[in-house]
Amino acid sequence: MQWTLVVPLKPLARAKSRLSDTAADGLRPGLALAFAQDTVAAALACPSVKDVAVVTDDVLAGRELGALGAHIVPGEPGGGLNAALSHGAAAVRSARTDAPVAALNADLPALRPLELARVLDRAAHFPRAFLPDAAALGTTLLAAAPGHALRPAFGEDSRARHRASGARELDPDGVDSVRQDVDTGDDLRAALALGVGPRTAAAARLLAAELRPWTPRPQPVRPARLRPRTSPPGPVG
Ligand SMILES: Nc1nc2c(ncn2[C@@H]2O[C@H](COP(=O)(O)OP(=O)(O)OP(=O)(O)O)[C@@H](O)[C@H]2O)c(=O)[nH]1
Ligand SMILES: C=C(OP(=O)(O)O)C(=O)O
Repeated sequence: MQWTLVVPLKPLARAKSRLSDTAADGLRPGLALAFAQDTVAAALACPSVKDVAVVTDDVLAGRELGALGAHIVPGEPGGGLNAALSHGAAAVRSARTDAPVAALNADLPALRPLELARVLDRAAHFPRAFLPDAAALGTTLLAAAPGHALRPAFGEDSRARHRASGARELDPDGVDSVRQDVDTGDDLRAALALGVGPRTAAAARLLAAELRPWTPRPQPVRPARLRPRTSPPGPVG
């Protein structure tokens, strides 16, 4: 089965706010865009993916992700992430009613195409299925086979909500790159350890340069002060 992925992306200026202690305001939008670019590029290279629809009203992100080959779905209804995903899935299904659709977060910079294929191929056995994130609290992917509504319930603790909604929890081995979303500095380090795509690697280098602590220039070495010739006499004894 070949899936249409629906990838939600917040306006870059507001994205990844939980990374504010790792990346300054001036660098965070670029980092969020790099995550999305690496996520979308890997998704488009996945043999189980037919196409990718990015739900975003961000003009720069729309241009950059469109250039990679994604379809851009603008005109979010408001109401946050789940409303945006339902809007994207409806746009996909209005063109192809029988499309298998899967929501995929845009913050998976280590995503590997063959690991994504393993998850999607497994999801194809169920009406609805989801993959928990690396922290085992949230969700990185929610899939709905043809004839089934997506019914997204992303957000804090979404793993429990997706499970309660009747979606099948997937647990395939060796799909860390599909589970490693990046919300915090620790997540970013974990993603870098897995190996990120080229745009995130470049953005992380920029971040590292910014974070490098100021080191004083070495001072010229002065000769040790000579003991004064007329040092006071030591104790006589
Ligand atoms: N289109 C759209 N995407 C959203 C919205 N809220 C979150 N997202 C996207 O949903 C995915 C998961 O969201 P989060 O991991 O919370 O990302 P985030 O909102 O940028 O991060 P924080 O600001 O730290 O909460 C990311 O790809 C976000 O860009 C929304 O209101 N609209
Ligand atoms: C939106 C989600 O991601 P995060 O936990 O990264 O906000 C989620 O897990 O449902």
